[in-house]
Amino acid sequence: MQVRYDLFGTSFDWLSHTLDNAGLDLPEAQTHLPDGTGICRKAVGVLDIVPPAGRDNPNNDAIIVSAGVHGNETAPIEVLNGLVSELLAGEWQAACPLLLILGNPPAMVAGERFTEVNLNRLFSGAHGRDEYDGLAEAARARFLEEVCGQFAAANPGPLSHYDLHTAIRPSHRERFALYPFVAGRQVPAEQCDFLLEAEVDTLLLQHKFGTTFSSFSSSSLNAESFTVELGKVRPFGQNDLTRFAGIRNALQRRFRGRRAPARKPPFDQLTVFEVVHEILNTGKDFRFHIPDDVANFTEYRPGTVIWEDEDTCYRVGSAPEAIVFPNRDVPVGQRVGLMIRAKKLGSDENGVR
Ligand SMILES: O=C(O)CCC(=O)N[C@@H](CCC(=O)O)C(=O)O
Ligand SMILES: [Zn+2]
Repeated sequence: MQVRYDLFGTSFDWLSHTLDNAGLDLPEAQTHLPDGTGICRKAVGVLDIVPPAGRDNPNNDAIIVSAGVHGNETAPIEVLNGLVSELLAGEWQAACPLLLILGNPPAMVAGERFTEVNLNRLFSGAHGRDEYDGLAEAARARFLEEVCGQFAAANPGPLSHYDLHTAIRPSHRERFALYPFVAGRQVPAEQCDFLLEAEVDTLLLQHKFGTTFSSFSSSSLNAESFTVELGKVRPFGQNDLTRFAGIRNALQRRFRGRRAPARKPPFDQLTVFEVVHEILNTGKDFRFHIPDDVANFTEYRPGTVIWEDEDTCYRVGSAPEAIVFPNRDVPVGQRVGLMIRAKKLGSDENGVR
């Protein structure tokens, strides 16, 4: 159901407003809810929510949630918009500062992953490369970096960022999160609890620095950040939102500053994988030997040839490896997939507490 609120001088539903104004450079607009909560629309698709001074923030949280960084990944957009509608209607109150982001409005309107270039490869300054000069997605990445930096500066305590996605392929594991690489750190136990509360029971530890949104916020803003994959890509209106109740309820609980529930089966244990190899389109007669329609987490035996080019032939090592995000249809230099391996417990390098 679409709910409209009288905010910013117009009848306001955040998602409708974002789609109707996609690509426009609107000035900031501010209002307050009757309970004193400040709402600032920093730009189209970006809301900064500030609880009134004196309201208790029991979990000492500041949270960035982004969805729609890929425009065709609509379920997380619908989930986030639903939470905003509830907040604006006064159904509950925000206990902590929130920065809520619909990443790529023009791509959302087009129903495409991106319009000119994949926004989720443009962070940590990659937007400044000559090849992206003048592209709208490069400008959006630069703006999102700025607005997240301002939010982090205004809220100097612990910062969490959840970048919500859905996957192109089917998956043997419906929901999983990726933890960006930052040398020497471990996933905090309370973040593991949160993922399980959101019914996300699989975690992939990245093995090197990247140019994704979550990699930016963890490396540059010292946030505990995750890319969270919540199901399969579907157009607006075709999502079964009951399958997204876990993330919806967990986020709403955090936003309200309620205490974390105890872990309960079947979501009481994370399965952890580590990324062992990032497959890039090398362009040099690059050949990818994984079929187009293979599901995420499909496992390959030791010795299986995964890809090759003029110089390299990548084979699975001595233990089985699985593929995640297979996609041969990417520009030269970009990611074709990740090879992952079950994480042996006991190693503490970039591990899980
Ligand atoms: O299903 C796919 O191939 C892509 C789903 C998706 O958009 N995943 C993110 C993961 C980002 C990360 O590695 O943290 C992406 O590819 O941007
Ligand atoms: Zn995505």
